[in-house]
Amino acid sequence: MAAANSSNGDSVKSPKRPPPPSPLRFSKFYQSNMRILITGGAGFIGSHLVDRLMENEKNEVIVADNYFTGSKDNLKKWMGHPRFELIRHDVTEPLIIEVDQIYHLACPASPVFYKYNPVKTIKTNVIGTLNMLGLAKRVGARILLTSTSEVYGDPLEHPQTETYWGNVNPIGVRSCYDEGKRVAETLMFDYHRQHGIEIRVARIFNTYGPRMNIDDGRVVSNFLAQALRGEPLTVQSPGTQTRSFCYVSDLVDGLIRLMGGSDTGPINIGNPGEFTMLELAETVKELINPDLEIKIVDNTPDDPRQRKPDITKSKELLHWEPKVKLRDGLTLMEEDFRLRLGVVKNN
Ligand SMILES: NC(=O)c1ccc[n+]([C@@H]2O[C@H](COP(=O)([O-])OP(=O)(O)OC[C@H]3O[C@@H](n4cnc5c(N)ncnc54)[C@H](O)[C@@H]3O)[C@@H](O)[C@H]2O)c1
Ligand SMILES: O=C(O)[C@H]1O[C@H](OP(=O)(O)OP(=O)(O)OC[C@H]2O[C@@H](n3ccc(=O)[nH]c3=O)[C@H](O)[C@@H]2O)[C@H](O)[C@@H](O)[C@@H]1O
Repeated sequence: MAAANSSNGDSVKSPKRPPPPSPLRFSKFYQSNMRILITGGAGFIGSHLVDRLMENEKNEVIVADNYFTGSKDNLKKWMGHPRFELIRHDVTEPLIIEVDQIYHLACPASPVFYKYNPVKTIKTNVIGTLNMLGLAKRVGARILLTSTSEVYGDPLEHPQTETYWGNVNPIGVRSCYDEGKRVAETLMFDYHRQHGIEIRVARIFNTYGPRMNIDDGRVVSNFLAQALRGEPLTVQSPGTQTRSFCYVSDLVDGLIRLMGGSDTGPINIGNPGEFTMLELAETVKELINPDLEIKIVDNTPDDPRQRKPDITKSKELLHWEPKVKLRDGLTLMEEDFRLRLGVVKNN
């Protein structure tokens, strides 16, 4: 087999040719140009992705979700639409369906929820990804995995480039998620090399926006809900740990570009603006209520101390970079949280 250069410059064997589409795909009822499966499509990012893909009249969108952290409510505007279908399905079980593209998002993302049943989180990442790759292989579909900046663990390189192999605890309480996603990435590349599957791997950095669960447990939704309820903002110690927050519309744009482009990834998709958790709390206070208290509380084990994406690759290969600044994104999210919490803005 001929040698070729991978995107990070390593020499790898040329992958096999991708499998042809399943003959079942072209039934006599075939209408759309593209039939797209989104696993985890009832969740926060997934439902925004559905909205964007449904804007294209040539797309037919199918969501498969077990509603562990997602909700039908996020998709209510599409219920009954002729180009939309919602299936209650757990990705740890095989799915027989004819599609052209798969956005594989299914996995609890908030640390509170992925630690709730860690064995199930691993099964979702490993067996779920195997099932979706098996489906991609059978029908010749292109598949995109939403991996995470957590594959870099508590990073010793800053900012993180895609060539960094990470610093991950394999036996810690976060491992079900970060090691689970690392195995999911491995499976993606093995199916690509061994079976010629067309893969795309996105490494997403902390994303926020409307429709996050109010009591999701992640920092932006926690601070906003606390601020609107007039409660103290719980900064986990020491508060100097950093994150880089990407608004959900920017993220979705990046995912669609990655799926449509020719690079397999892995590719970082995130906003390089970096903030400490204390700075984030101060920003939320300033925007919503300057009288709020900030309370330092205990942290959880293995919390990464710093995180910031190097997005050189997504700029060059996807011509993508985030547009929404943190303050603007927080204001958009505040509107959604006010509506859902029933808290009116006093001017
Ligand atoms: N939001 C972020 O900051 C972020 C960052 C990095 C990676 N990601 C990844 O993006 C994806 C979506 O994240 P999100 O923030 O929208 O989270 P979310 O929890 O809102 O959405 C996850 C969805 O997957 C569904 N799900 C979970 N387990 C399932 C299973 N076994 N079978 C079928 N459906 C299942 C949930 O019900 C939910 O609808 C996840 O894969 C996550 O790891 C998110
Ligand atoms: O973007 C990523 O790659 C990953 O980031 C997040 O994991 P994490 O960064 O730990 O997200 P949060 O739970 O929002 O925590 C961010 C920081 O805020 C702090 N925090 C959290 C909650 C809170 O109330 N207060 C607080 O200070 C945490 O200690 C942590 O340092 C997501 O939850 C994962 O799904 C995702 O894969």
